[in-house]
Amino acid sequence: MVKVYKYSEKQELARKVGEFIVECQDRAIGEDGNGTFAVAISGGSLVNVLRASLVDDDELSAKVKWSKWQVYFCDERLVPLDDPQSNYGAFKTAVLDPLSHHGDHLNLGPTVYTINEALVHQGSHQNEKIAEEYASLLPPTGFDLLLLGCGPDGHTCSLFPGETHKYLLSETRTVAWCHDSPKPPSDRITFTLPVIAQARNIAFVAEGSSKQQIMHEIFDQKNVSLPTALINASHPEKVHWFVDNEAFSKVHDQSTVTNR
Ligand SMILES: O=C(O)[C@H](O)[C@@H](O)[C@H](O)[C@H](O)COP(=O)(O)O
Repeated sequence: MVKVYKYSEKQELARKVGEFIVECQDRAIGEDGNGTFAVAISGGSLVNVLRASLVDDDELSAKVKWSKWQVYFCDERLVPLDDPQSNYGAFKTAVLDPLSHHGDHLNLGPTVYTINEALVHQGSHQNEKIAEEYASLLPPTGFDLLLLGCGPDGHTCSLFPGETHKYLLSETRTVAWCHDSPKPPSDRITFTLPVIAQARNIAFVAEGSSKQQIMHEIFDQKNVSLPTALINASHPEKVHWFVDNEAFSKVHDQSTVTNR
């Protein structure tokens, strides 16, 4: 069953997400310490949670083995990496830059996989190429953890609901070009359902009142035309939701809520 962890305080939520990430990290690296941790992150508000938990929380940050991390982006906007809209750019500002001031952390990794920015804004053919190249970089045995957001319309990654975007949900390639994103910018690349199916752990983070209605549609109505609800239904054993009370306040069926 999908598990939901619900918190009243932002800081507590961030800490619990961080603890979950560290657990996934430790399992992936293994007791001998020889493994690596393949993790993919989303854009939007998630980077703030990562900053609060993995950088600003001293107790947790001491447990993060950055040199073992291989960081990818679940979706990326097709803009230069220093554009304010870039998901990599947001991660760099929120996490990588502050890390460089944390002792010797940055000398020890992480390895971050970005889109090929030389191909950005060069037309459709090159947008397809960006997706294809990014797909070729993905870890062959799948991700240890996907950290996902949830839009107020029920999208996740750049998998949007509705007829216009159905092509993304039937995509068999692991990374697709999304050419008509309703959330700007319109051109993005996104992981597809096969990547989600192969991942070992999936964590969604959803906070705030803008998520109330969609949480009701996902958890009460179980409307599987929403990519987020579809992922819940397809992979209940590995899906975890970290939510705040506000986002989850319109959900009638609270049976998925459990403690961590
Ligand atoms: O690049 C993107 O736009 C994101 O990856 C996107 O999928 C995001 O995760 C959701 O839109 C939730 O964003 P918020 O957490 O900011 O609402």
